[in-house]
Parts: sequence; C-alpha cells; structure tokens
Amino acid sequence: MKKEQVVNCQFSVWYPIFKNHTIKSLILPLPPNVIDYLLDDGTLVWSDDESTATVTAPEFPEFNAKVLEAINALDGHVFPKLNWSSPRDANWIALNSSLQCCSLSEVFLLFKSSDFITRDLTQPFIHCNDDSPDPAIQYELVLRKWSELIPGGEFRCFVKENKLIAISQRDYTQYYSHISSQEDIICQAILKFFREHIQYKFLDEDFVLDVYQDSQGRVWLIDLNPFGKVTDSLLFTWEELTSGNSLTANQADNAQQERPEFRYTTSEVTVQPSPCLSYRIPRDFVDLSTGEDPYKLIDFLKLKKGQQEDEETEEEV
Ligand SMILES: Nc1ncnc2c1ncn2[C@@H]1O[C@H](COP(=O)(O)OP(=O)(O)OP(=O)(O)O)[C@@H](O)[C@H]1O
Ligand SMILES: [Mg+2]
Repeated sequence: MKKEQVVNCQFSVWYPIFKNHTIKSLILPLPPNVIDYLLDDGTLVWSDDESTATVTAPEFPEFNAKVLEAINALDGHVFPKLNWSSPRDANWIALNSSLQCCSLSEVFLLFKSSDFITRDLTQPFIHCNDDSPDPAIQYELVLRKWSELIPGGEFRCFVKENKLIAISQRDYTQYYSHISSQEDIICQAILKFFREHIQYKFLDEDFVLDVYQDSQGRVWLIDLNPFGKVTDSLLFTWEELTSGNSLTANQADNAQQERPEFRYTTSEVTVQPSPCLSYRIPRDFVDLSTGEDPYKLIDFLKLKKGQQEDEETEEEV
C-alpha cells in the first residue's frame, strides 16, 4: 500500500466527491494545541487533599464554540472521527456506551481513550511500503450527523482496479437471517450503487468502501478506507484479496455475471466475540469510572486507604 492511497482516503478528500450519497458531516481543522492535548496523557492531577481527586483540563473556548455550532447544525448529536478513524474501540468509556456526542468534552473523552485515534495522530502510514517521506497531514475533526444504523445493514466492499471484487458483512460476529434470505438482492443493490455513484469517481482504483442498506433498500456510503492491511479485511484475508487468485469455488459463475464474492455469517454457531473486546477494561473499572456502583467505589477507596496505611506502618518499622 502506498502513502498516497492513505492520503486519498482522508475524510476531507472523499467527502466532497460523494457528499450526496453519505451522511451529512462537517469538518473542522484541529488547532495544534488541541492535537497536543489529545496526545498528552498527563492531565489527571491528584490534589493535596488526599480524599479528593481533581482533573485539570485545558480549555479551548474558540474551538469549543465552533464545535458547538457544528453540532447544532447537525441537529445536536454527532458521531466524531479524525481524518480516517473513529474512536470505536473506546465506546466502553462513554456514560451511554455509545459514540454519540453532544459536546467537545464528550469527543475528547472518546478520543483520549482510543488507540485508533492515537494511531491516526502518530502512525498514519504504518502499513505503507514506499520509502518516500511521510506527506504532511492537516488534522481535522469530522462531525457526522448521528444516524441509528442497524449493524445487519452494514457491508464492506473491496474495490480492486476499479472493480468491486468482494463484499463482506461488516458485523460478522452476528448472524442476520435477512442477509442469507436476501443475498442476491443485497448484492445487486450494492453493485448498482457502486456502478452508478462510485466507480471511476475516486482518486484511486484500489480502495475499500463501507456501505449501509437502509430499511427501504437504499444504499448509502459510510466510509472509504485504504486497500491494505490497515483496513480490517473481515470475512476475507488480505492475501486472498491481493493475490489475484479466485476468491470463490464457483468463480466462473461470478466472473460471467461480473458479480463480487459475497461473504456473510451463515449460522448462529459461528457467532464470535466482539472484535473490540480486547480494548475494554474489566467491568469493575467501568463501574468505578461511571459511578454506576457506588459501593464498589467506596470499597476501592477503602482498599487504597488500607494499602497506604500498611505501607506507612512498614516504613515506620
Ligand atoms: N453518523 C453515524 N451515526 C451513528 N453511527 C455511525 C455513524 N457513522 C458510522 N457509525 C457507526 O460506527 C461504525 C464505525 O464507523 P466508521 O466506519 O466511520 O469508523 P472507522 O473508524 O472508519 O471504522 P474502520 O476502522 O472499521 O474503518 C460504523 O460501522 C457504524 O456502525
Ligand atoms: Mg473506516
């Protein structure tokens, strides 16, 4: 994968091209001091008074005003992203366990807890294999109008040399009966959408397209991603997608009809744990951080106090 492919997949590059086929969004340049704040993990400060903890967070009044204005223009609830990624590995930290935000502080909490956001900021070209110097990146906060997407309607499409070669169910950890019963209809609708609105219109000929089919059957563009390892290949492997070999046993059939290979989870037996599970912290810490279980918090503080007292007596001895 080339650095240029990654540059081309930035939100502010593809959004103007496909604006009419995706969720309404606003893009705000990220001021340098906000980037520094996002990368700084030393903002939690314990006060002198041992019983209270205070958090000092810098304020960004001008940026905050712009963000609030944008959120209002998008009807008050947004889904936040940086140039490429959303903080989808951090939803556990939000009070509502969702990526829905109504304020800048909610966006900050998610961004600061997300490895994917840190990767965007520090290693955007991690899987690129060209030796050229890294292109300069203008970081941006993307705010997208909040839309309740049903996971069973989401699909990831792999486009190679401007051909749609493969489609995978996006939420492959679940079995959705409507996908198996409507396999052909879904595949045809996505292919039609691709041909009419996407094919030959993007800057690259290799890319990965995320789409959503709504309850009326209409297909929408959700995101564009680089064609390479940095993007999850879901029910395919990158080896399969790049080798040029057949993706399917009945390739002759598919090739004749110019049909992409369509993969989805076929039975409940294959249901797997959520892929973001490893990013979560133990339930106890979630309860503590959200105050959902106050007794647990009291226990935790007692434990800390006891520990401190033990240490003090040890020192005295
Ligand atoms: N505007 C929105 N409102 C509500 N939920 C959304 C919105 N946009 C995306 N989502 C949900 O969040 C998920 C991740 O969104 P998106 O694909 O933009 O993130 P990403 O970080 O680029 O993901 P990936 O790393 O898989 O490419 C989507 O699969 C969808 O379920
Ligand atoms: Mg993406």
